[in-house]
Amino acid sequence: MSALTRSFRYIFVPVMMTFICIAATQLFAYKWQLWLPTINELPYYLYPIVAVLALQFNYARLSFLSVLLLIYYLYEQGLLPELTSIEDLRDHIFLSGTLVIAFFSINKDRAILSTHTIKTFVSIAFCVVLGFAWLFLITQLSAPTTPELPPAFNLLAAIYVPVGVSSIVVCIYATWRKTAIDSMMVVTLFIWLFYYYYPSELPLSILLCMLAVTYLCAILSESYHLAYRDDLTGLSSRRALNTMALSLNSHYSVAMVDIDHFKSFNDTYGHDVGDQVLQLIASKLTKVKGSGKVYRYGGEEFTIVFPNRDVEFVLPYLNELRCIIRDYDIVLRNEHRKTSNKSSRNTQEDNLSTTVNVTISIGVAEHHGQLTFAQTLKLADKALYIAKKNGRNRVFA
Ligand SMILES: Nc1nc2c(ncn2[C@@H]2O[C@H](COP(=O)(O)OP(=O)(O)OP(=O)(O)O)[C@@H](O)[C@H]2O)c(=O)[nH]1
Repeated sequence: MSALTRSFRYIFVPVMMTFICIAATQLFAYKWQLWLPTINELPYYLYPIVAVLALQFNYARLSFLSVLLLIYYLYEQGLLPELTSIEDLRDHIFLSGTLVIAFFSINKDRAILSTHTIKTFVSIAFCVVLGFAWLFLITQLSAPTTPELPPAFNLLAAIYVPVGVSSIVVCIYATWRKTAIDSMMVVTLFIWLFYYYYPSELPLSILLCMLAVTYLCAILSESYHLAYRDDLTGLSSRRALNTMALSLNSHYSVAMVDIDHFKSFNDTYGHDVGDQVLQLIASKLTKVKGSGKVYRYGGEEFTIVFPNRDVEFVLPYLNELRCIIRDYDIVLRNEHRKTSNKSSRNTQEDNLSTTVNVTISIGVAEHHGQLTFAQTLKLADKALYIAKKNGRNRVFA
């Protein structure tokens, strides 16, 4: 996935959807105005739920953010002791909050009961102090008695520069990490900015409810991926295969794919290289034609399901796939090269890279009669066994 596609998917789409939700909420204000007293209560219930759920699924960052947003909401509602008027601290809280969101976008989700939690608390405190110190410094520099900075520069330096830098950091990390949780950092920042710049457009409670629901959706979508996606290859998992099997009609073909001599490949080049080859084979398999959907069955075995296709139809596509993988030269870089320093890299030995090829065997079967999906899969597995027995690197139906 290119950086452009990633930024579209993990930044542009979530921000646009949030924007549309905000616009729709404004448009239908007459519908929720009556419910506002109830809506004002909702963040008190939603955020503890999100915090606990996020913790349960090991998304500590969402948990922390939920607690911080709840504290801010309590403060804004006057339910916490007010040291200074919230209006006087508006800029300070906004800037500190922006820095905290940027910090969470860089940070990783860690176990809550670990030393990282202490580091997280220290970092949050540091962001708050930094926000306050930054504004204090700029205010001092532009004070009427010492007008060292022009007013326009003052505003730019006080708010726009740190907020701009934080936004860039949040977007870079969301594009790089490609998870729904990191997209949530972008959405949080967007809503935070919206509330600061347009405080009277929508009540804070509505914005916070919107954000809490988005957090819940992100937790659900990430958990769905954990359950139905294979971590290493990114393919749908065996659980997804079994779920999909329930929706198949009586006309389909199934192929079982197995990498040949993968054990000796692992033994020769190491498990890490083996993992990379599995990822590569998986990406090649996804290019199968004939409407085949690829699943990682387990280990070095994959399953391809062709709904509404018979064996004669899929055989040429499977053969094509086998040939593509057989002919693909996998370049293994010299491991020594990574650790050697620049000056010693130009020796001939260091520049050598090994090229290896792997082959796959495929067994394919077609559903017929009263066979269940598991039985059809077993037939494909038997065909795979025969393909292996007959010398591997072949397709057997
Ligand atoms: N690197 C890596 N290896 C894996 C993974 N899952 C399974 N394997 C390895 O795949 C190998 C499978 O070996 P076997 O079942 O003996 O089959 P094979 O060596 O491919 O031989 P044939 O199937 O008969 O051609 C084992 O060595 C497993 O450790 C994985 O996720 N990563």
